[in-house]
Amino acid sequence: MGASGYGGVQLVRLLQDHPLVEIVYLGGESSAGKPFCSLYPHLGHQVELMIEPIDLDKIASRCEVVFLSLPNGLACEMAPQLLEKGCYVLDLSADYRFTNLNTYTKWYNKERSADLDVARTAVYGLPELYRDAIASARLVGCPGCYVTASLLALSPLLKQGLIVPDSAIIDAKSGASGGGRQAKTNMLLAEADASVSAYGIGGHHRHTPEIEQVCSDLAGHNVKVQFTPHLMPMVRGILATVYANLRDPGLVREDLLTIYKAFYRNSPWVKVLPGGTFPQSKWACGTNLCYIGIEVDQRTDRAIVISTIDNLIKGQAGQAVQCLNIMKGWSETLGLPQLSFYP
Ligand SMILES: NC(=O)C1=CN([C@@H]2O[C@H](COP(=O)(O)OP(=O)(O)OC[C@H]3O[C@@H](n4cnc5c(N)ncnc54)[C@H](OP(=O)(O)O)[C@@H]3O)[C@@H](O)[C@H]2O)C=CC1
Ligand SMILES: CC(=O)N[C@@H](CCC(=O)OP(=O)(O)O)C(=O)O
Repeated sequence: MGASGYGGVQLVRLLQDHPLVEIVYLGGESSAGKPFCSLYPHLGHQVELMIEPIDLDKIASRCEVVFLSLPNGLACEMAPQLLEKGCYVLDLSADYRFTNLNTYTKWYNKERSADLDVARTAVYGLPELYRDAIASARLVGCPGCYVTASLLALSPLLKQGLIVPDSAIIDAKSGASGGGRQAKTNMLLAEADASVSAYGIGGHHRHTPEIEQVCSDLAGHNVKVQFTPHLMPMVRGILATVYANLRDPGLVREDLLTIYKAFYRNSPWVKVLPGGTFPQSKWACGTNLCYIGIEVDQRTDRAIVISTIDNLIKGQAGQAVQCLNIMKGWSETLGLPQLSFYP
């Protein structure tokens, strides 16, 4: 659902290539009634479906698995019925990412009383951290681009208790497709080209509480982070630079490399780079990969971890397909791209 959007079309592209998936329903609102290929003509030779209005009975009668790639606040109106009718649901919005729904209500300005029991069954769809729970889930709330890049960079440090609590600073940059396909003034070429701008500064971006929720879970106590997103003059990609004060000033880069490699040894989509190598955002573009580069500044006793993903793949559609693979007991890499489309 949401096939016309940037996340939706990326899902269509991935699922069309997935050897064990058949797409049988594309849902939308303003695009309903149009052939999918009238919106994306270059995919017309592959996808002949029409976009249909979202009719939950029809969807459940045709689909075993439903991907909801819709604006925040819609999945919570649809998921309970879809689950009741026997579907598996993967949600790409924020509706099923929060363990405390008061936090969701505060940041997303939507009351949640009708689906509390359903929300309690939702699993956080970041496979590198919650793989076992995803394997037995029927409802998965997949984290988005900034949060995925930030958490994959920070998790090993937090899980091992290596950093001073609350010292983490996340400086993250995104391509404009992160803002979706709807027209927005700040995304106009004339506004965004040749310019970099920060926003949501001072803990005012809605991803701050989501990052803190997972960091707190990993650390076993409440964690606060400083997160500042930036809009970059590029279409795809996220690059997050994370700084955190090390508890043990004796730790060096090689120690952290060993720790990160061990932490991600069973995670085929995370590539920890050799010492002295740091990722560029275009390396991950077109792939489901997260590249991580690590440094320790021994003058300041800070760890500096740089992660990059494609916001529309590992940060959106690819994450959901990776979760689907785990839910179905398939290989985690099935149907997902590994090679960047850049040289
Ligand atoms: N873009 C990104 O990089 C990322 C996005 N996300 C999340 O994924 C979700 C989708 O994002 P994105 O694809 O960028 O958004 P877009 O704005 O590009 O697409 C939104 C989609 O939702 C559909 N839609 C809007 N309102 C309704 C409605 N009332 N009923 C049914 N369908 C509706 C639209 O359909 P139509 O055109 O037919 O009206 C469109 O297909 C969001 O929750 C977003 O936060 C998560 C991670 C990264
Ligand atoms: C560049 C840009 O505007 N990015 C979006 C991130 C969208 C996204 O990733 O949303 P979720 O992870 O919450 O689904 C933003 O900052 O709001």
